[in-house]
Amino acid sequence: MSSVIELDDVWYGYDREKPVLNGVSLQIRQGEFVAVIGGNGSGKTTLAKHCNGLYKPSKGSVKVNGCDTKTMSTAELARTVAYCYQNPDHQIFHSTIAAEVSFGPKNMGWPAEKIEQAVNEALEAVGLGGMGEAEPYFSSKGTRQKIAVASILAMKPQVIVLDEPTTGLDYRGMLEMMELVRRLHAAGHTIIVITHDMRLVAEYAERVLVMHRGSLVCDGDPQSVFAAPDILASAQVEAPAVYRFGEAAGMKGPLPLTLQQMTQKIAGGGQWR
Ligand SMILES: Nc1ncnc2c1ncn2[C@@H]1O[C@H](COP(=O)(O)OP(=O)(O)OP(=O)(O)O)[C@@H](O)[C@H]1O
Repeated sequence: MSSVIELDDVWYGYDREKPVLNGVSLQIRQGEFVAVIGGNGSGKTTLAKHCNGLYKPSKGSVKVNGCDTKTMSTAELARTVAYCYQNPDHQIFHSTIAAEVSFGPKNMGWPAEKIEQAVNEALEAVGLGGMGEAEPYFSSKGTRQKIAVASILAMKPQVIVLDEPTTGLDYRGMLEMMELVRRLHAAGHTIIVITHDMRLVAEYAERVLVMHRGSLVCDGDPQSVFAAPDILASAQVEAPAVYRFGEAAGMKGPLPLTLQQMTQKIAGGGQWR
């Protein structure tokens, strides 16, 4: 797999005296589903905003498809890496859903027909087909979150960064949002999700990046990351309850990450110590 985003020794600070990113290096490959986890203030959002050039490193470099973000325009970067804000209301400012979703494509100077098609496709993809004339502000949080995703999707980005996409959603809203993200991934988008929800990490992510005090302290698949209790503890995150239960129950072999895996393991008998 080729690398879409490449960070090389990235340093960044809002205040010169206090770096928030301390020499982060990593590569995100085309088609990956990556979760970024870590305690509050560990630098997850700051790291993610470097991936689409909203922030440029004070030292080091960020490359998107091999081009340094310092040499790319915002429009060029938005076409490749889209960033979906944690609070959809920070992103939504039009009076109809269609106007909202067409904002990005219009800014790109696309012809009207192409914009209409992109808006319709994006609304269909998030399950809001035919809702273009509805008003975003009177919609539920889950729907506003979907509108925010549709707005970036309409620009057909290669990479989608979602900053805590399930925060504030009820269980059904969370499932709908994550199934939507899973479909986007299956459709070929590279996905980067910032989250505090370890169940989400366990169920959906293929790779996990753990941030602690501005440094990348662990990078691996969910199974290997959750098997590193010291790193998790220092980064103020905890493995999902199912995993911890399997550990406490003395299960053998790879511990289950999801309820489904736990059920299979129990049904498999002889897997207990
Ligand atoms: N615009 C800003 N100006 C000044 N400091 C900021 C700004 N944004 C973030 N910070 C600080 O940078 C550090 C990292 O913040 P960041 O939002 O990247 O962390 P995070 O891991 O995403 O946190 P959370 O999980 O709470 O969203 C924190 O100490 C935060 O207070």
